[in-house]
Amino acid sequence: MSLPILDLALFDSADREAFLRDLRLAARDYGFFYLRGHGLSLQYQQDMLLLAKQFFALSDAEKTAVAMVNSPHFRGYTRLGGELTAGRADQREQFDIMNEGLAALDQQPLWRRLRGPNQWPASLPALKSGLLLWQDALSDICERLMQAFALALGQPADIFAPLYRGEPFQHLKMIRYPGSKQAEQGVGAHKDAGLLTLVMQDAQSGLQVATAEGWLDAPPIPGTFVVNIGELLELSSNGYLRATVHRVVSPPAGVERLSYAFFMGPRLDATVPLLHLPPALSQEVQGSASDPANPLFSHVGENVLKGRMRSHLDVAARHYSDTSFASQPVAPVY
Ligand SMILES: O=C(O)CCC(=O)C(=O)O
Ligand SMILES: [Fe+2]
Repeated sequence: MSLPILDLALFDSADREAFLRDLRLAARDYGFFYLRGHGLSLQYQQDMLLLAKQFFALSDAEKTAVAMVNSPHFRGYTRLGGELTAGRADQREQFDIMNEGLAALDQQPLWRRLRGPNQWPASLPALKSGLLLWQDALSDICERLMQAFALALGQPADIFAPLYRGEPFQHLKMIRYPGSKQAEQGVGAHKDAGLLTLVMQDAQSGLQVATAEGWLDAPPIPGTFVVNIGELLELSSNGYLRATVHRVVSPPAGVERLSYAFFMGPRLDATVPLLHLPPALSQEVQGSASDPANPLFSHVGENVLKGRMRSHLDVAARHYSDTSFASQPVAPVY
């Protein structure tokens, strides 16, 4: 068993219908697939991995100078063990950016504090332009995929456009998993919260996807991205498109693994639509239907903020202790 491989170039070809069917089945059965034909060259992907390597090779002092704990907007560097998934420390170091912007003057509702500038290391000037261009390129791929998902579910192509038009919520994470003697939690089992995630991995395996038969490896395939569905797209499609639990197991001692995860979420002020699927599709949905009153549909910004606070307790303590959000329940364990 392995994850399906889809070719996005077919979306703009005479084979569009076959592509949409395969996309629908991959998202329904696995919630995960490899994507090729996305228009970004293997060379470009490798250059981006090299940039990640250069960043993580900076000294502790250089990385600490852009530590996330400095940023009320949850941007910057998180050292090994500094992030939690389901209450447990992940064995990875990472650098997060989101939409480059200015801090909002009006900080109510509270999630507006998520908006603001990224932090950039002075000693690696190529990082800023490199990551911002990459973030936009990945965002464009996600927008095309959102149109494809809309059509695959019998909806108008632009039904999701209000979620990303103008400025979708972009979150790019550059990650390094160091090797370890015993298999450790690189990142603990979780679902991604937003709409879509694109993962690019170097040559090292470690990503695993939950299936009814147990954990399925998603080893690197050069030139591809691994795409997975987030919880909001699952809710919006009434459970048809699946948000699947996944994790990363640390590489063996002496080996590191580099990856990029790009999370595309809706605009923070968006309301997510609950789709009415054609009868043939809605019959296939198992489990309970989405409740249109679920606050996840309408409180996008608030939920992103809560998720960030659960993962980064130090940022929450330094920048949000004055708020009603300060004490959050621990995330569910999958
Ligand atoms: O590094 C990876 O391959 C995936 C990371 C991931 O699932 C996440 O950060 O949400
Ligand atoms: Fe993830």
